[in-house]
Amino acid sequence: MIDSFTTADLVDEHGDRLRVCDTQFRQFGGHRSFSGPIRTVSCHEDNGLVKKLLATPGDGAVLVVDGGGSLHSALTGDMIAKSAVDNGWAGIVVNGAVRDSAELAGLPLGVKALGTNPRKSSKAGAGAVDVPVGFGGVTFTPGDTLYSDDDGVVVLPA
Ligand SMILES: O=C([O-])CC(=O)C(=O)O
Repeated sequence: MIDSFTTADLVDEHGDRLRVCDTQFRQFGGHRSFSGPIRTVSCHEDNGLVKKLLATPGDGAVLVVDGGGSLHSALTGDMIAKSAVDNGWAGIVVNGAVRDSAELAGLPLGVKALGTNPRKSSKAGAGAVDVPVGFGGVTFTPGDTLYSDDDGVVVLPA
């Protein structure tokens, strides 16, 4: 799906009601513009929960993964991202690293992350699903709507 919004127009339209994330993400996915209701995973160098959740129906949601900003290991790669596409997720925003960036660029999915690391994460499944997570001055609460494009990431409260 190609979305017709721009985050700049949303800021102008909604003013202070819209939360604007200060984190400077890089674009990795084939969809540079994406939006959807927020789901979340909070984890640290362990992507067991990310892999499990993205293998379930996404119904157009955006998964916000708060990896605490760690760039030590990748929380998503091409296999997990393909699973997200197959299950109808709109995108992934990772406060952390991804890998397989060349493949991610060809997938019909939004993928934003801080950077890359070819090292894989552990898969113990430690962390939490659908809890509020925060970075870049924004709290990402499940059920709020996230919009992302080349200018940034913004959240409209439910
Ligand atoms: O399995 C992982 O940890 C990440 C990965 O490489 C993939 O999704 O292909």
